Amino acid sequence: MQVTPLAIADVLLIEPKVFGDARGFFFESFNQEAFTRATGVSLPFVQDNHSRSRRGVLRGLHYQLAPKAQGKLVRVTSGAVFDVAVDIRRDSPTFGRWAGSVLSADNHHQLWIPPGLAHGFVVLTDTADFLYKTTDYYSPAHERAIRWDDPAIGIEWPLAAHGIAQPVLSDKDQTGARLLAEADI
Ligand SMILES: Cc1cn([C@H]2C[C@H](O)[C@@H](COP(=O)(O)OP(=O)(O)O[C@H]3O[C@H](C)C(=O)[C@H](O)[C@H]3O)O2)c(=O)[nH]c1=O
Repeated sequence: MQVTPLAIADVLLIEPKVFGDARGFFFESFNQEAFTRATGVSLPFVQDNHSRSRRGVLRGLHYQLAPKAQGKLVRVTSGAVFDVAVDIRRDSPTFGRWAGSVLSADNHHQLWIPPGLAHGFVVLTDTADFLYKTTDYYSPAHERAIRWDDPAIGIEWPLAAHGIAQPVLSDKDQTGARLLAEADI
């Protein structure tokens, strides 16, 4: 397993060891001991999630307030997404900064996104299956959203390059997301 910090130091790109042969491939998509040894993260995971979306769907930027903040270990098992974490920890030296990476069924890459960050992704292929583990349970009362297009964050979503004129958002992400400067964090 190769672990690489991104532009936000504790957002980690994880490249698992993949065993390919004439039948296809095998890799350990999660191993608690190996994950903790490679990342230094020992938080337990309590929930697995799976969403499927079509090209242009953008889910996010979402987070849960303390004490229900979720760490997320995210991956894609079909298609490809551009996955983004945003540092919304007021005391962080990278407050307001974003970090992104393409996660795909082909590259097997995963991202570790620590509790306290906002997270989202846009789907780059006809469909994408997005699977992730979280370190705390879903709590609607603690869930908040930040606008995907907040100019103060300036995420460089690769929309045009993938023929996406306008992302497809949920009603909640259309109307309930705030600018970082006005967000409840
Ligand atoms: C997240 C979640 C949702 N739900 C229910 C609530 C809604 O009835 C339905 C769809 O939820 P939502 O539209 O919030 O799903 P996403 O837009 O994919 O939300 C996720 O998107 C971004 C990328 C994230 O990082 C978060 O994990 C999460 O906010 O599933 C549950 O029952 N449990 C859950 O853990």
